[in-house]
Amino acid sequence: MSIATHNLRWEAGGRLIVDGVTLNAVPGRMLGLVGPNGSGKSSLLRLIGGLRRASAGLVTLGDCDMRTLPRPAIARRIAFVAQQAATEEDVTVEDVVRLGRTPHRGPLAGWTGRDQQAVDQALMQTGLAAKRRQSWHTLSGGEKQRAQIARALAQAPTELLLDEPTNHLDVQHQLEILELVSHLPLTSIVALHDLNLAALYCDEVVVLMAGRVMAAGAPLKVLTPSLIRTVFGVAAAIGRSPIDGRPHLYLAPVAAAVQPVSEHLRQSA
Ligand SMILES: Nc1ncnc2c1ncn2[C@@H]1O[C@H](COP(=O)(O)OP(=O)(O)OP(=O)(O)O)[C@@H](O)[C@H]1O
Repeated sequence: MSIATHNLRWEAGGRLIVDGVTLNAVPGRMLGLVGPNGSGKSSLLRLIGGLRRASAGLVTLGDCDMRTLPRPAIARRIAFVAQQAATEEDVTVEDVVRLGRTPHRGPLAGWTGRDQQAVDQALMQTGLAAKRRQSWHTLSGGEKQRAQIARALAQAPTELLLDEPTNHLDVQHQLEILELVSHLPLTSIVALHDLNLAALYCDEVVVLMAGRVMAAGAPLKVLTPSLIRTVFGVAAAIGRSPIDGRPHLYLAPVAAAVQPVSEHLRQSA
């Protein structure tokens, strides 16, 4: 077992935001968290990453209750990429990525060849090697996102938590980043809005609604038209991609789904 939650609860503002979540991220695999806005994906990721203290329940890392682990030990294992990262400092892309090495270095330790190698590799994996000297403040939203992912990769974690890693990325980089993460030899938990990306790259998905787990399992077993309609309030159908034959989710407003195709054609004629 890698990282797991056990009946995890978190209250804020007098409301139960995470409501009894039990999940188990299988070592070496990618677990997707999907759910509507406000369903608790970011809150859950923060609890798992130890950035928030649960009101009740447990997060375990291997066999250990995470509360018993020293902060540096957690930082050496778990990397977290938030939705947005900001800094006032005038730093370069490489400076940001170098931060990923902090948990591995003692207070007086110098910068080693191994540290540099991890940074170089992370910059290359995220397509940012040519921008390493560029100021963080001049990067586009997608480049900032990739720099944060590079920082997390330089950390060489065994568990990687990503909160909507594709939200600023163009389609090519969305596919590239998820392709990369899904092939890394680590356990990842990734909050995603795009159900097709979740179906394509995640080994397992957990569907959240109002802080509760509605379903969990292999993406195509879980993301059924009926569940999608219940949780997201949209109509869904599963077809095959004409490009590679893989299953593809087609989504539409519920109102569109009750109109027969012939009616759509008549109206658009
Ligand atoms: N510190 C807080 N105090 C009060 N309410 C909070 C706090 N943090 C989050 N919430 C509320 O908890 C709910 C879940 O928020 P969260 O950001 O976890 O959802 P999400 O599924 O990640 O949403 P999105 O898809 O929009 O990013 C929201 O209704 C949010 O307003």
